[in-house]
Amino acid sequence: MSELVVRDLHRSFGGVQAVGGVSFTLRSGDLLALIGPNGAGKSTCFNLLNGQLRPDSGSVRLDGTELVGLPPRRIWALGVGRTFQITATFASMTVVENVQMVLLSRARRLFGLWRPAAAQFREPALTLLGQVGMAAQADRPCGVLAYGDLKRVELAMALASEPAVLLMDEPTAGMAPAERLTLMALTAGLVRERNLAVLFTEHDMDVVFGHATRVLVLDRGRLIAEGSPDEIRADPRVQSVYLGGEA
Ligand SMILES: Nc1ncnc2c1ncn2[C@@H]1O[C@H](COP(=O)(O)OP(=O)(O)OP(=O)(O)O)[C@@H](O)[C@H]1O
Repeated sequence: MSELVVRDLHRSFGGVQAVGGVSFTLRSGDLLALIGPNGAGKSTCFNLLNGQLRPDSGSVRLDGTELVGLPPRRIWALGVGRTFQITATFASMTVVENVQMVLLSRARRLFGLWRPAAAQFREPALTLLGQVGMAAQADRPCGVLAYGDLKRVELAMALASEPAVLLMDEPTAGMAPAERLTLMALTAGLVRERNLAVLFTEHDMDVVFGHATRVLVLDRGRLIAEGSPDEIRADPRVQSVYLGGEA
């Protein structure tokens, strides 16, 4: 059981307060959506959580360990994984090799191993690819894959580092609607099976309301609502923000 406790995060850029006092808790088993209009501060929040940006003030604790001030690699090593909006695979390497690289990197971190990558961790990499429905394409180069399949590979790569907490920045961006729901159904299954804690940003409300266990709504750097998908759908403040009225 893991817990990421975020308290009173602030971050400004010049005169713009991108994140102004954000607090929430993410626990194992949560599939928590962070939504909000363009410019609300979602990406900034993610960058504050994984160490790419440092907050002006506030705290992020993973099971009691303060993450603020640690470099991204250390935060990753402590169990906070991340997928990005842009795909981050090596195009000339095969699907399975991309996953093997992450497994190898994790083993080096844990055991100081350093041996040629080719033969290492093929079986566990194939197991992970099976979990995301990509085992049949394991030996194809990533560069020839369809976009939706690349996103699945990235999910397998994120899982390979055995995160306690996974941050997914617009996991379904650029996908067809049916593919989006499939990827999120897959993610929801992984949350249950692995007791993962997932925080994701998403613009597609069908994906959010169909799969999130809870929803956070950000507007101009502040959380204006938190609740179940049904509560959020019925919340007049949220409707107002999305309809462009005064919050
Ligand atoms: N590096 C930066 N320098 C200056 N301003 C920034 C920077 N990053 C973000 N901002 C500003 O902070 C605010 C929040 O931006 P952010 O990208 O976090 O929003 P977002 O909710 O992720 O938006 P989108 O849905 O469009 O991706 C915006 O006003 C943005 O212009």
